[in-house]
Amino acid sequence: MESWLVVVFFAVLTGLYSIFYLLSSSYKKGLHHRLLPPGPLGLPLLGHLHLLGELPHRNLQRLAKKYGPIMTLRLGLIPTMVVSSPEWAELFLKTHDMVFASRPKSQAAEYMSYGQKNLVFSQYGSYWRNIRKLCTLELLSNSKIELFKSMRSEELSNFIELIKNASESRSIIDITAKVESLLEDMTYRMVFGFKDDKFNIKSCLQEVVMLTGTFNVSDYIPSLKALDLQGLGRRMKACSKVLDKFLEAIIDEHVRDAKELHGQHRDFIDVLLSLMESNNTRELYLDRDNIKAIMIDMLAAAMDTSSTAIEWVIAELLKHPHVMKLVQEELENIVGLDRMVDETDLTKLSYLKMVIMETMRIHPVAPLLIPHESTEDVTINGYFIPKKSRVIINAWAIGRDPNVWSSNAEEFYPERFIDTNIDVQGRDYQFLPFGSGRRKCPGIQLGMTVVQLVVAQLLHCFNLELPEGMSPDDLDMNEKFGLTLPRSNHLRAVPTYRLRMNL
Ligand code: HEM
Repeated sequence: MESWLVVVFFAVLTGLYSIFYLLSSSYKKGLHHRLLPPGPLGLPLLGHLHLLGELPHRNLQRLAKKYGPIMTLRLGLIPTMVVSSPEWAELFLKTHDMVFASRPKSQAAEYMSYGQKNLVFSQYGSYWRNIRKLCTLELLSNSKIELFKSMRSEELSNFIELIKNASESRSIIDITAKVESLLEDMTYRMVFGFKDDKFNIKSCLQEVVMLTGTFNVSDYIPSLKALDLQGLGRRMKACSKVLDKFLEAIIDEHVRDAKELHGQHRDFIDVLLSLMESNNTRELYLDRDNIKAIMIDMLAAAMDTSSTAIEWVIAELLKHPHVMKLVQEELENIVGLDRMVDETDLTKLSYLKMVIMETMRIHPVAPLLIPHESTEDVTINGYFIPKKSRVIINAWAIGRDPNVWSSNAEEFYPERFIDTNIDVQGRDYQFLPFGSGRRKCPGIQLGMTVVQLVVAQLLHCFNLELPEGMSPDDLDMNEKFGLTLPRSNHLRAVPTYRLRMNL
């Protein structure tokens, strides 16, 4: 058990046990005649919080092996359902999708989304529906993605040139840092029109993703919020202050420019601002806080997810050089060595797509999706799921289930997707890299385009090898848990340029 948990446990147990007892007995009184899904015995007060550990997706998988694919935990005072099979995922995300389409309140959403005014954490209802429609139409639709194609191509060329220069001296490249910075530049240009050279908020956005994914005791035992035992509240406040300053400056700049643009929209922020000023359609009310919350969503969602996915793909390819070779052969056949990859090539790169899907199967970017919350009592297959239960879909465990993926489920084997219709759209409940149902990711098209494009260009332009003396078995594949699951250490490799054309 982690040391802070021991401190929490003993410090508050005596004082709060009586309160807990009253709460838990009234909770049980309401539920005793109804059958909750099975689960382990919990501790007073903490419930099962102590079982989550540093890598909750792995610990929840272990528990599901014992208690089954639908399991009840009590995290502090919150009833929590953990789903770990495709069948149960379908029941929650399709059959009863509407009941589970909300998000729980959390300290992170409070501090970093201006009180759930964003899309990712907003509760199910008309505000969520309207901003989801707005973001899809104005930023994530096919036509908007197409609009930014030349920007992506320009940024990618700069990225390739940087790596080519380094490759001339056979230097080791920090792939993680390079990919993150590429994604950062692409995202800023897409969301607010230019790159951020002044504020350097990348680490802050990464902190947002990490903090929002951490199981925060304050969310589960609200009486402990003031103690901020994990120090998360303090970190959230500091982070939100930095982001707020940055976002205010961006909005001010757009407001100043708007006077000269006479209603013309250059980017997403212009659209949001004109909606705010026309204040506001009856359907959707936006003020500065709403705009800032939505901006944080789009920046964090676009940067962190895609770079995490790209790094895992490259890591798996470094671990499996024969697969890297097959990807490069496909690129050679489709693109040839006399030009760079163009986005229009992507639909023809079917092996590459399988490699990316296979990576997302064993390293889903969001291992537990984003927590859902039920909005009413519901009984499913005889199990009672109380209103306001937190729902965790363990996409990581589902992607590694040998009952679904056969005994080689833990192996990296892209060929398993040959002759299957499985794709990333959320219709196949054994494979949920972008979730499914009402809350599924609205950025699938953009995310997949960027991941495929960056991986294709990188492997087309360069042979990548591990630093001298390191064998594929030495490459560490450790994870760092947050809302996303990035590698815990930066990925490094030695590139050699392989095209016949000069850049
Ligand atoms: C490889 C890239 C990406 C992956 C793997 C990914 C994955 C996911 C997952 C698993 C969810 C949660 C679904 C659920 O809770 O059931 C999600 C939600 C979301 N994603 Fe993505 N995503 C990616 C890229 C993007 C991009 C590029 C954007 C937009 C710029 C985006 C915006 C969002 C938003 C706004 C939500 C919340 C939707 C809602 O609550 O209604 N994502 N994503």
